[in-house]
Amino acid sequence: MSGEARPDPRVERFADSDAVAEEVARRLLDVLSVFQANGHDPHIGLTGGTIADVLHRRLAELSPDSNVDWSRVHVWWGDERFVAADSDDRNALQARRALLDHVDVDPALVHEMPSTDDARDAEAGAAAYSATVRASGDGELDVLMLGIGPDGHCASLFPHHPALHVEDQVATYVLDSPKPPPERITLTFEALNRSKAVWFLATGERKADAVAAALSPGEVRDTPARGVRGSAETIFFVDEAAAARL
Ligand SMILES: O=C(O)[C@H](O)[C@@H](O)[C@H](O)[C@H](O)COP(=O)(O)O
Repeated sequence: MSGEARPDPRVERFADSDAVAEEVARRLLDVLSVFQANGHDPHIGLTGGTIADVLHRRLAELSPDSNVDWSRVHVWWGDERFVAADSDDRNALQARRALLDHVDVDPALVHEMPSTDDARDAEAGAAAYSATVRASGDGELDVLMLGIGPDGHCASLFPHHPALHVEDQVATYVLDSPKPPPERITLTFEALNRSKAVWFLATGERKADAVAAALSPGEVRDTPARGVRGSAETIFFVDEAAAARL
């Protein structure tokens, strides 16, 4: 992470995963509408995984009653599984089915990471996504949402993997992810840390150790979620089960 001081992470606790998704969905819609009311077209970072899917569905349900103009929201991903575009494993396809197909996004502002249909390998896909991010500006995300794995990974930055040490790229690749599927593209720490607000979502007892580790001092290589902090805020939205070791 860059040297400047960043606010300490805060923890917000909720009863269960539905309550976490409800709060994060409402908070995101509020934040997006304030940005837009102030003339700023916001950039958000989506992630994959179970709680992200619950969140995306709730966002789709709540959006019609919000002031958010989705056609002015830039959509990015923190990581992606390097599989075919129509694979059920794709984070982007999951997000399309749950959210993006149900709101009025501008396709030109939805920046999927490359699939195996678009790039010859994950390394080439990561290079292409780096170029896409660079071409769009400074790569700063207004709100980045991240899941966290039981091993403390976030995006596709897994403990002790070489991808943790890539510093001169926006995006990099993973060929042997411990969480299937094995091939992935992920933003690097440097890119993730350009975010203003970082919102971790963690639910269930399987995440309790990882959440406690992510909020404790220690090596980033042991618990990669320690290494992502927003310049304005970092919030861990957790349910009681995931907060059990705090
Ligand atoms: O593509 C992925 O697999 C993710 O981006 C990954 O970082 C995920 O967010 C966490 O593993 C949490 O996933 P769960 O909510 O399913 O545990």
